[in-house]
Amino acid sequence: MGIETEEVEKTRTRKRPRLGWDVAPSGLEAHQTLAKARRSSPPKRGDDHDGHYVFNLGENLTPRYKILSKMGEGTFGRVLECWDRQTREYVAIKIVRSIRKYHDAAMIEIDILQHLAKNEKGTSGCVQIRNWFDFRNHICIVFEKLGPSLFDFLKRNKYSPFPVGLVREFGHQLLESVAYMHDLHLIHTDLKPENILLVSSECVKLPGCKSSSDETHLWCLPKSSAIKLIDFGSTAFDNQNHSSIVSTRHYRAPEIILGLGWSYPCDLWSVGCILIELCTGGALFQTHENLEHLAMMERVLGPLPEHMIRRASRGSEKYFRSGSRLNWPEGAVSRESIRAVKKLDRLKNMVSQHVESSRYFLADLLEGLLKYDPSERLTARQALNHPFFSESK
Ligand SMILES: Nc1ncnc2c1ncn2[C@@H]1O[C@H](COP(=O)(O)OP(=O)(O)OP(=O)(O)O)[C@@H](O)[C@H]1O
Repeated sequence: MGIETEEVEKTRTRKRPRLGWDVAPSGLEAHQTLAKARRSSPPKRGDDHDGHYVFNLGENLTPRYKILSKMGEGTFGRVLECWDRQTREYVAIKIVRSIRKYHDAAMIEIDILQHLAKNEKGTSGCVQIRNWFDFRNHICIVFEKLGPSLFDFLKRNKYSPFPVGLVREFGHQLLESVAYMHDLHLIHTDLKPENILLVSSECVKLPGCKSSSDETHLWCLPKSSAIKLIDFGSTAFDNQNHSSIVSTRHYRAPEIILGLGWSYPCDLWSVGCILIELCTGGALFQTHENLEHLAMMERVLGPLPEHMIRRASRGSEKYFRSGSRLNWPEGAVSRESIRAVKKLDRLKNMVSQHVESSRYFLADLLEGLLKYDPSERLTARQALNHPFFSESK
């Protein structure tokens, strides 16, 4: 790892024998000069108005990396598929926006990635960092290239669920990765199907997926269930000062919403939300605001414990009546919101509706992961020992 400067800059400082103005380069030299020109970075151009690096497919990033396609985009930057001429492999390079806060956050992400890599024994299930460098004020993080995300798969299959056998395999690997991170005192804080990538892009097509319009579509299932975690941009060390709000809304634990502080258990709540989403095809808590979110939780999981309500932060008091009951449906912002909450079922019923085999164990595991009180929630290691994972079917 280290900072890789541009070839252009390096060659500028290197002394080369000067060609006389009237001496034409030999055939071989001309060929080499041309090849070098083709391999250098394009002339410097401005970033776009969001600070993203502007590129064309087929050109070089640095002379080492040739840009092949765009693989994704996030808040921090764009991820490009590139060919690494040195190692002769495809890689995914995250090119971070040239904005101070993203630049600084990327340096922290690199620290975390290196910490994860240092302790890696080949089983962590976390994406591998290959290299990093600063290119024209953009931090570039080079990763092993992975396939589509679990969310991409759900979307491609028109949000029809994964078979429970596959959910078991995903769940086990996901918990292994979370346990690995927690052992290193790291909390991911942004677990969601978008941040879980399949290692391979290969898939098998099966008939049988019915969409809401009742048309039969081809069901696309991954050929291999191997997955890896990505996006350590919000990962925190347990002993660090934490920002009070973390996680993407749908996967956010109740202790975060209530301002009670958070730690490792918030990752396990997210895992619970992810597993049920993989089994049903849709986000468990499809919401964008706190009161509705808490009402949805109560509908699915029963009343929030009083001791958590009593300790809720000042900002959360407005969600409760007489200090102990959720102000619902009185506090709802609209009828649609009340309807959206009513549409939800108890967790056990939801599992029974969508899952044929393993219902009991799956519902029991989910109940352990979705315990309101973080101190009662299963840890990653406890969840890995749950009977759901030892069943053969
Ligand atoms: N190693 C990889 N291989 C293949 N695709 C990847 C890889 N890493 C990231 N991607 C793709 O790029 C997208 C953005 O990556 P990532 O989530 O790390 O960026 P981000 O800017 O930190 O996102 P966010 O806004 O969620 O914080 C991912 O959703 C995924 O589609």
